[in-house]
Amino acid sequence: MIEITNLSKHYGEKAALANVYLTFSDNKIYGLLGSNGAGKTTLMKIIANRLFQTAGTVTVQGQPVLENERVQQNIFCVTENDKYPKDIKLKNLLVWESRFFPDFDLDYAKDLAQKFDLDLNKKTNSLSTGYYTILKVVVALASKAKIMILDEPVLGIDSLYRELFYEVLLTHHRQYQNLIIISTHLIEEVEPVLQEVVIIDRGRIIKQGTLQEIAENESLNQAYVNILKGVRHG
Ligand SMILES: Nc1ncnc2c1ncn2[C@@H]1O[C@H](COP(=O)(O)OP(=O)(O)OP(=O)(O)O)[C@@H](O)[C@H]1O
Repeated sequence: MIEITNLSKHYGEKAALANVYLTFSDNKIYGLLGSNGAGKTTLMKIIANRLFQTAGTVTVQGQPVLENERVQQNIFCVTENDKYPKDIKLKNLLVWESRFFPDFDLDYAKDLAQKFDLDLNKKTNSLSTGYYTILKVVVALASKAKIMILDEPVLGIDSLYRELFYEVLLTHHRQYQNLIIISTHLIEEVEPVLQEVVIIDRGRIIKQGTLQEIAENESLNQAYVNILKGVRHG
């Protein structure tokens, strides 16, 4: 379980997150939704200890995340800006990554790569944008981290592989029962895999609940738009 208490993050004068209280339960798939600049990446990076808060705490199973290597080994965070070394063969990259995560499963990574037609003899700098994202997803899944944080995980991936991604993600979750947090603007696409939803707007949590609670009589996308309109226009 991730517990976030009174979390704030300021970039100079700008408050990217303000007094956030949130709980993410184990074994669930969360959608973290919010418009551009809402604070999603900032929140995800702080949970993964890739960015430091101005105030507040984040704990995993009661243990603070901050400067806690044991806790961090259980968290895998993929963001848009993550870059691998430029001139490394993918098969060697997988071996390199496996050193950082105790449960990293090399055979599973190879199996996933095959599913996505990702050629492991290629080098990182020869990958297209979509395949670069697929590589990150493969590494994230193969880490078998208890907590998987995916910021825009389908960026640049075509619709065929996006469908495969959602399928693989659900199979993975059923098998390993991990906690997954996904942030994406493709709400219609992600809706079928979500169990819980958190909506953030201008650094504040404005709604959270199960998918059924939030999108009771309409699609999640429609519910999301209505909630945002309600907050912004009263
Ligand atoms: N390094 C930084 N320096 C200054 N301001 C920043 C920095 N990173 C983010 N911000 C600001 O903090 C706010 C939250 O940004 P964040 O990237 O967390 O939003 P987001 O919800 O992930 O947005 P998007 O959906 O557009 O990726 C924005 O106003 C952004 O401009």
